[in-house]
Amino acid sequence: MAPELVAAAADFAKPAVLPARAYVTFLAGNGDYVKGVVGLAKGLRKVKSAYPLVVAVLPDVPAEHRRLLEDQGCIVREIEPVYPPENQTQFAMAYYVINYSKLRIWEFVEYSKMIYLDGDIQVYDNIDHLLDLEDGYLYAVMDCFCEKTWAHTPQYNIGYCQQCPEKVTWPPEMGQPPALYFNAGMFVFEPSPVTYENLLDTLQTTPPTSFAEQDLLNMFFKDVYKPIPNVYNLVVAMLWRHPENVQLDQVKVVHYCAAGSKPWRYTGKEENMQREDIKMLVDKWWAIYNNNTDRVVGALQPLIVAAINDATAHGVKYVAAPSAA
Ligand SMILES: O=c1ccn([C@@H]2O[C@H](COP(=O)(O)OP(=O)(O)O)[C@@H](O)[C@H]2O)c(=O)[nH]1
Ligand SMILES: OC[C@H]1O[C@H](O[C@@H]2[C@@H](O)[C@H](O)[C@@H](O)[C@H](O)[C@@H]2O)[C@H](O)[C@@H](O)[C@H]1O
Ligand SMILES: [Mn+2]
Repeated sequence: MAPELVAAAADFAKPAVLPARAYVTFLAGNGDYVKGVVGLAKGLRKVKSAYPLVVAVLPDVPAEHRRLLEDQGCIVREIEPVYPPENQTQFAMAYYVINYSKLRIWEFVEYSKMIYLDGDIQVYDNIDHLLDLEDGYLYAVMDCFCEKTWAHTPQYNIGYCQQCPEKVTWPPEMGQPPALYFNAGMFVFEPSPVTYENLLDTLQTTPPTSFAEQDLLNMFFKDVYKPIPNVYNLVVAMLWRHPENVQLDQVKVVHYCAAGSKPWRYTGKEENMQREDIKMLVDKWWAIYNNNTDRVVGALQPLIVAAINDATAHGVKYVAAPSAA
């Protein structure tokens, strides 16, 4: 192999010495959320993130889905489910009960700092710099209280939202306004066994509420939560609820959490789903999902081909390993 290729191959193979940091997402079930995670893995690669994507999978995620994720360069980690205490709670979405299993990521102590991203999120600009934020805090974007999913709350019923606290001010007779509340689809955090134990203890003694683990996380991290700009987790409902707070061309991360907005299930039939900005964001997601040119293998391809050609030129016969056939 030409000397410059040997150097390139050696350089490529040299493990980048980076602090143990990573992105992490969560996958449950054998359904279509795996498409969301594959899209996320491709998106992080497209923005040239320097860190791997760890996928915390529940035991019910099938081997075939795990292989799809490994093919995308993901680190697949099986976790045991986490259930809330017996309860009669009506979760905002019935399936939210499985989202408590997200809490297992605090056990990933081989990483000093991680960015959690839901599988229905896409990253359109590099956000690695968030991992350099000061330790000791949980960083996340403030949520919006205006969707029907909040209809059970006092803030929704008086039309109060933290995204526009001056529009409808919190009436003194209702006591303190709600503490700043983050969307738990994206946050920067530090895995820690102590935090994990305290979190699980708190879970067992806290009556579950409609937004499941998101409510628990907001309560638990209330004193160390630091808001970061909406560009790091655009909850798409912001487009019609608070357009004055959104500059779409500045947005780095999009969270497809409004009803009907999951790109891989998009039909355009639900409310707000015929908006031009929603259709553009769904198309943008598909453009990344459908792109197979820059897969991990793709990056190695030229080096592998050169190595084979060089070996052949020196009379070494290359026999593909059965699994690679
Ligand atoms: O059947 C499911 C439901 C949820 N999730 C994971 O749990 C996250 C939180 O659920 P979701 O994003 O649907 O909640 P939303 O942000 O829409 O309220 C998803 O992004 C997935 O990563 C999953 O893997 N399978
Ligand atoms: O299990 C509770 C979930 O709560 C959050 O989703 C909600 C929240 O964003 C509301 O504000 C929206 O109105 C709603 O549509 C949306 O589903 C997180 O995105 C998700 O990761 C998860 O924690
Ligand atoms: Mn989500």
